[in-house]
Amino acid sequence: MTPPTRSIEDLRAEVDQINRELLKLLSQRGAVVAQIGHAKTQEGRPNHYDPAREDQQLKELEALNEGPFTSAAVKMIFKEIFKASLDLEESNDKKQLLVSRKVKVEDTVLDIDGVRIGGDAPPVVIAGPCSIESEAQMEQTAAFLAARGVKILRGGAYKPRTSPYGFQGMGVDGLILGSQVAQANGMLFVTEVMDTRDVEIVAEHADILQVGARNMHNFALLREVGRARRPVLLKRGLSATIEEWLYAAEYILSEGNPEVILCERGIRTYEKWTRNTLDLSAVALAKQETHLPVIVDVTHAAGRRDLLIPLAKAALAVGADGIHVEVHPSPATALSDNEQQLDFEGYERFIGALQGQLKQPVGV
Ligand SMILES: C=C(O[C@@H]1C=C(C(=O)O)C=C[C@H]1O)C(=O)O
Repeated sequence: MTPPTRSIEDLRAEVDQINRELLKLLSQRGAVVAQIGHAKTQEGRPNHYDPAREDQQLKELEALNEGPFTSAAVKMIFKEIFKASLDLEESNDKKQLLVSRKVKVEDTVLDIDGVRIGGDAPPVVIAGPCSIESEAQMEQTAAFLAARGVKILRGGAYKPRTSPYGFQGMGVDGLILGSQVAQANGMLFVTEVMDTRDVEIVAEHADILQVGARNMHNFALLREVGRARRPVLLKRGLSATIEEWLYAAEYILSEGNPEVILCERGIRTYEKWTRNTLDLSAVALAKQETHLPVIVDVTHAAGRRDLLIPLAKAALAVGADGIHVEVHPSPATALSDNEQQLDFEGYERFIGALQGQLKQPVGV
C-alpha cells in the first residue's frame, strides 16, 4: 500500500475550498434561475415546474459524467438542485401576490359602515339563518341577534344545494327581505352570490358578497366579485389547499377589490363523525401569510351543534378575526341545515361561552 502523500487535514482543506466554490456556483445558478422564474411570471405562466427541461439537463449531465460518482448519484444531486431552484422561483413569485404579507405588511382592516373587521378590531360575529325563508323568520332572528350586539346578519337567498330538488332559496325576494330586515335592525347583510349574472343585483342589496365553498374555484365569479364595489367573504373550498384558497382571493384582489375576508369552513377528509374537518392550521397560516382578515364558520366546520363552542374557542385562540354561525328560530323546521343551526337558546349559550374571548360585550 502506498502511503498517502497528503495528510487528511491537507485534503480536507482542499474539500473546504471546493465546497466554497460549489456554493458560489450554486448561488450563481440560483440567481439565474430566479431570473427565469421572474420571466415566467411576466409571461403569465402559472406553472414554473418544467419536467422536460429538467429531464434534458439530466440527460446531458449523464452523458458528460466521467465518474467517480455514478450517474444515479449525479442525477439525485441535480434533482435536489432543481427542487431547491423551483422553490426559490416560486417563493420569489409568491412575494408578488397582492394577498401576501410580503407585499403588504400591515393587517387589512375593513371598515364597513363603521363595522371593523381584522387587525386590532375585536372579533366579529356573523350570524343568521342558513336560508332566508320568510319575513317572520328573518325579523325574529335579526331582532334577537341585533339585541345581542351582532352587527352582521347572514342569510342565503341563492342556495347551493347538493340535490337540484332541494330548496333553492327565495332569490331576489330573499335579497330584498334580507337587506330590509338587516337595515331595520342596524345590521349589515351578507349573502351568497353563486352566478356571475347575479353579482350586480346581489351587490345592490348586500353589504358583503359571499362566495361559497362550492364556488371557490369559479374563477369567472371570483373575477366578477373582484370588480364589484362590495367586500367579499370568501369561503375555502371543500377540498381546496391553503394555496388554492389564497390564489382564489388573489383573483379578487387582482381585479381591484382589496376587501376580502377569508373564511375557513372545514375541509373534506376521511373523518365521518364530523361533516367536515376544521383546519385550524389554515387559519393560523392564512393570518401569517396574508394581511387579510380570517374568520371561521363553525357551523359548517363540524356539521354538528355539540362541537360549536369548543371549535369557536379554538378558532379565536389561533387568531381568527371573527366567527360565522347559523342561527334559526326553529332549526327543526328549517328548509336547510337542520342539524347544524342553533336556536335562540343555543345561541345564548354559545355566545356566553365565548364572552371572554370576544373582548367586547355582546350581551343585551
Ligand atoms: C429554471 C427553470 O425552472 C425550473 C427549475 C429548473 C432548474 O433548476 O434547472 C428547471 C426546470 C424548471 O422546473 C427553467 O425552466 O429553466
